[in-house]
Amino acid sequence: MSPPLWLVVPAAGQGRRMGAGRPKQYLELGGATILARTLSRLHQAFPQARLVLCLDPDDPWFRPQWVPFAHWQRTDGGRERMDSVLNALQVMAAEPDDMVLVHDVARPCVTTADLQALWQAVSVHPDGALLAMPVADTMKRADARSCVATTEPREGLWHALTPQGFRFELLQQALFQAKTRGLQVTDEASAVESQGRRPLLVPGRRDNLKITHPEDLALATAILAAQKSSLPLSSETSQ
Ligand SMILES: Nc1ccn([C@@H]2O[C@H](COP(=O)(O)OP(=O)(O)OP(=O)(O)O)[C@@H](O)[C@H]2O)c(=O)n1
Ligand SMILES: C[C@](O)(CO)[C@H](O)COP(=O)(O)O
Repeated sequence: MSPPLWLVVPAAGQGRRMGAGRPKQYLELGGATILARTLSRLHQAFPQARLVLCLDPDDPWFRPQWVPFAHWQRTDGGRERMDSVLNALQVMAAEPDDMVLVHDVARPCVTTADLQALWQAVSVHPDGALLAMPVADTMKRADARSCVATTEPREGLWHALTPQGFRFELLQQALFQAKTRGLQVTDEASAVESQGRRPLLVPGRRDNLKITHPEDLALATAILAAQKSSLPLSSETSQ
């Protein structure tokens, strides 16, 4: 029997860059909240998984009916994303070799095919894996006046996406030690890298957008519509 799969979804952010009247995960996207859409996508790919959802303890917006998983629990988010994920790892009754995928609530356009590709990579790569995409633009480094200081070679540069997946024990130790050393990591892979490990970059779709700024809402709406007509997706949430 294969070990259980755990999903951690950090959803305790405030959406400051979005600047809406509520955290962005509770904005509507095609008739459902972003949170409901993201959980629906994860459930389509991994219906048997166990979910840990990180929520702001004072969150008045969350509704349990948006969670399609049979096995799930909520935990309090922390000050930073890494604190929210660490809290989740602390409440999970996981075994050291169980696999954990961490996925931003703000990425509702992730596809089943990408989720399964990542899962397969995580299952065989000892240092874990993350969805990612090669940089496609010319890269500039700015000086203090926002003028171009240098043009950076883009060879070998990738955008880190989510999910990112690791063995439970590896991820927990890496995040805990990063926290203890005062490292501010913005993704799980950075914590694992700080242990001298090399997670695998799994090429993902470019439309796995992290909804961050107001204009991303229109982009995500268009992406979901395009995916609906081109991908074999079924039973999208209508909550
Ligand atoms: N203390 C925090 C901060 C962020 N997140 C989550 O981490 C993911 C990535 O964060 P980001 O896109 O930066 O979301 P926000 O923190 O909400 O946005 P902002 O930085 O604009 O406030 C999101 O799913 C967000 O809810 C979290 O669980 N706990
Ligand atoms: C984890 C992440 O989605 C990888 O791209 C990203 O780093 C999280 O967003 P933030 O804006 O750095 O919090």
